[in-house]
Amino acid sequence: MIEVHDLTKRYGDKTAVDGITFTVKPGIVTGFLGPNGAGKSTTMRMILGLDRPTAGTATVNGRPYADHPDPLHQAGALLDAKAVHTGRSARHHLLALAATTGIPTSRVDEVIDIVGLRQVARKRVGGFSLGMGQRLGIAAALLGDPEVVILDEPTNGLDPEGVLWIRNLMRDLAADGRTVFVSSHLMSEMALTAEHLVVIGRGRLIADTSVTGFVEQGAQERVRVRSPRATELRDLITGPEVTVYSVERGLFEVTGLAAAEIGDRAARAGIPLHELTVVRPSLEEAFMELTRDSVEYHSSTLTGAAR
Ligand SMILES: Nc1ncnc2c1ncn2[C@@H]1O[C@H](COP(=O)(O)OP(=O)(O)OP(=O)(O)O)[C@@H](O)[C@H]1O
Repeated sequence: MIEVHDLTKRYGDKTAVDGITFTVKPGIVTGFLGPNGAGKSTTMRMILGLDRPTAGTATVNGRPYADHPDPLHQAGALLDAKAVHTGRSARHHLLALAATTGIPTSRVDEVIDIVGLRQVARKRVGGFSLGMGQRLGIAAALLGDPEVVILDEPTNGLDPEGVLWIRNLMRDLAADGRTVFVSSHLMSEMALTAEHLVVIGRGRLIADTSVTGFVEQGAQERVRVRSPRATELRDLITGPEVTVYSVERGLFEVTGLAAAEIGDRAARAGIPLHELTVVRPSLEEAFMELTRDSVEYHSSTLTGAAR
């Protein structure tokens, strides 16, 4: 369990994390989502005691991480997969970590097997692909058989096979009853992996919800209506709760009125319908909608797409 309460981090006059409160529960994968620069890494570093909060608290299994007598059994993390001594073999890298933290050699071989690096365990890390480096970073995170696993953008730069592997691993770790907290700036990735989402933007908490709750909160269902008598039909369906957007000539989208009601009104007026489709917002759209005001640097295409 991770508990974050009113956590704040300021760097000079820049507020990277701004009074956020949330809990990450065991047994499920919780996605930590936000645009670049939202404050995800800073939050994770504070949870792990690597950065000191300006205000507020972060605890792992009931205590600040650094106060645990057996921290590596409490939480393991992958923060920056490239921070490995490249001259060593993978096994030596893990043995060195194990030796300084009182973890037996047998556990090193176990984690090498868990992450599927046995074939290359004696090769120098300098020659590793990004995916192999990522597996090694995860092996290091799992060394202490931790109850809490924290992964910062673990799928960044991986090929589809690597992404799938990490996704399955996270699910397996959660199914074991562990707390799995994983950051990403990609909603689509989190939708496939996480059951719960903590969403931040510009250091502030935007949502703390199930994946399905997130979509409902983030964007409304729309109905796409195509008719050769679109203008007449529009007049029949406008109302205080109803919003109509023109898409192109003869095609518009409606929020606030069910498809069946639109169809019935068209039928009563004898207006032909060439299309009547319910459009459910994708997770990516819901995410863009929710974080629209909190993206640090808008690209013109992103701004365009979000509007
Ligand atoms: N050591 C630091 N000194 C000054 N500003 C910092 C420092 N670390 C982070 N920041 C700033 O704090 C904000 C949050 O950064 P952080 O790395 O936590 O975001 P993030 O959500 O992890 O983003 P990304 O996905 O880009 O890594 C950013 O504006 C960043 O520039």
